[in-house]
Amino acid sequence: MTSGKINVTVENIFPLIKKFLYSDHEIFLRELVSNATDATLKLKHLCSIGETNVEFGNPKIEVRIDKENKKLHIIDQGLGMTADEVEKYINQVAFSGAEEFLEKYKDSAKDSGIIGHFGLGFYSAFMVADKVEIITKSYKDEPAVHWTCDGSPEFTLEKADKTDRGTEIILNIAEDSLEFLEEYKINELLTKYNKFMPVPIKFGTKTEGEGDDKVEVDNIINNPNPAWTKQPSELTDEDYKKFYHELYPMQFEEPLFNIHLNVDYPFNLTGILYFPKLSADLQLQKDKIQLYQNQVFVTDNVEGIVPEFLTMLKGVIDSPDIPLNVSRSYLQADGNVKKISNYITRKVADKLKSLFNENREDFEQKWNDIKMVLEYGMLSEPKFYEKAGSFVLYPTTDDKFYTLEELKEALKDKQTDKDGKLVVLYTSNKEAQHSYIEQAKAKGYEVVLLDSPIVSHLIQKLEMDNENLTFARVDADFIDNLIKKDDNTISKLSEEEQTKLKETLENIVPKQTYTIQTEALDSNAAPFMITQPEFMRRMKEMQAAGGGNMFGNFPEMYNLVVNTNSELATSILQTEGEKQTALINQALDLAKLSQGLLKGEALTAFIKRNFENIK
Ligand SMILES: Nc1ncnc2c1ncn2[C@@H]1O[C@H](COP(=O)(O)OP(=O)(O)OP(=O)(O)O)[C@@H](O)[C@H]1O
Repeated sequence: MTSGKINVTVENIFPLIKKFLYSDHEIFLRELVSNATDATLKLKHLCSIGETNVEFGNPKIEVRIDKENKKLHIIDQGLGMTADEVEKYINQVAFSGAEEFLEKYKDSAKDSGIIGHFGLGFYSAFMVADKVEIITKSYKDEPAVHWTCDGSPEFTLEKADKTDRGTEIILNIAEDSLEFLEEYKINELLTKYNKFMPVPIKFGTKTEGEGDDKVEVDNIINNPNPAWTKQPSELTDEDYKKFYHELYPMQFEEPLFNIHLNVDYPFNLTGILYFPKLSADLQLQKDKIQLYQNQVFVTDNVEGIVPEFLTMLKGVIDSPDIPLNVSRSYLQADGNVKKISNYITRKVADKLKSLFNENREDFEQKWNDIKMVLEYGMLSEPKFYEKAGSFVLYPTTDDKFYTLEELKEALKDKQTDKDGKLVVLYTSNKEAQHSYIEQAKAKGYEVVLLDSPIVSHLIQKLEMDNENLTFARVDADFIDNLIKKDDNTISKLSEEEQTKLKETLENIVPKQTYTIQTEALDSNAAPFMITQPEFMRRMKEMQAAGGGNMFGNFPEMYNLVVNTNSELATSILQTEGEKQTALINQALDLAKLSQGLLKGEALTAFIKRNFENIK
């Protein structure tokens, strides 16, 4: 037996490690299972290149709880270590690695979410154990050894009688970490971090079969060959769906479609992204994209790696090239990471384009579920915006779907105004703006349905980038004003009568909310109509959807368009006093009702009054 002192300058790094990584101390298991996996894969490699003649077989990793003795065992059948290698890799490499890591990242540790996930390797065992043992036998013909260390830099190394190849790590679990002797806890950790690791991991046994055929078999907790490690050509639609549910066992919805990522230059990255049906409440989307490094789960916080607009997607990304033991701000500035993010953006755009080209009808059907992600992408990623023109759709209220170019083409004859501007009429709510939509349709115009919360930002951008294109919501003004043509309608009322009408109305209609706008419209168009100017409403919406407060707080202001050619206009002029006031108030209430503005007390009074009238 030999004993010695590990050569570290930090006198006792274990308390430090423990404190430093306290919140994340459960990662020890992932680190140890990763080491076991590495040892197994290294041996596989040596066998495959003919470096050794040992039988590789079907090695697995076993995690075993010994509750009685308060021990947790992690056993592998990998390449093992000789006494010299323990000396070198454990006493020197791992220790100095841990020390170096601590020195380097002590200060940046606070602001990072990812830090602590990788880099401490073997020594993370001391976060939960007060004594760690290694019993290991190398694949080389050398005796097994038993290393023990109790958390001080002192260790012992003696011969062991282990005869089979591989390494057994024994953690003598500390009193404050006894939860790691609970089966449910270990099961939870293995499922979280090791579910897709490349070597089978056994945790206990389970019964399979029925009746007399019942057999005890190993309980393998992982799928060593997850879908993303395969070639797209090997996978069917069903396989992709199956994997989705494997990834999110609590998710019962089917994904809409998937994007298989596969790149090996200039960085390595594989993965599968899924477009989910977005639930209206985005807060409820708790299944997130998971980041793996060589099939080891790292985090489901992919901010910085995946462009923000795609964080609403689901799936996995696996890349050995994402630096993990660095702070988040560094990650965002890292050139490789930016490349990865750009690659993902491009790949998603290409996939959307091919889905659109291959089966447009299907794409149109899915539009409602994906539009939010795409519209957000157009606003936030210039690279995505460039490509989006060929597949982003503008549905009409009659369920036609146009791309922007198609839309321009379809509308140009009827909806170009006298100044040569193409006016796209849109609605944000088919039901609420029904009467306005009908008026537009009566003119032979098409109305586009744009109902996402960020739509005002989007159309603002489209207007900026497309000369002579303007968007107007159907209720922004009366229809002839939205698309101004040269033809003049003649007013039945004289100038004088019009002025009088306006004055009368201004005396009764609340000024702070409504600006009276008299217009000579078609005699059977609505006599009173409430509109809200496009610019004002859009700025308000942009503010609400996030975009600063640069215009101050807008009050609720509307226009009251009064049709001077309507019979009601004449009636108002011909009556006086109470009767006139009643007429105006009734008409105003109807206009408010049609715009969804009649609420609360005013609505109650309106209903009561009208019941009285029909008695
Ligand atoms: N189960 C094992 N079988 C064989 N060798 C092992 C095993 N566990 C650890 N080692 C050796 O000990 C070394 C140090 O392990 P440690 O986990 O500290 O660092 P690492 O795995 O090299 O890197 P990382 O810090 O990313 O985990 C490994 O590189 C490996 O050579």
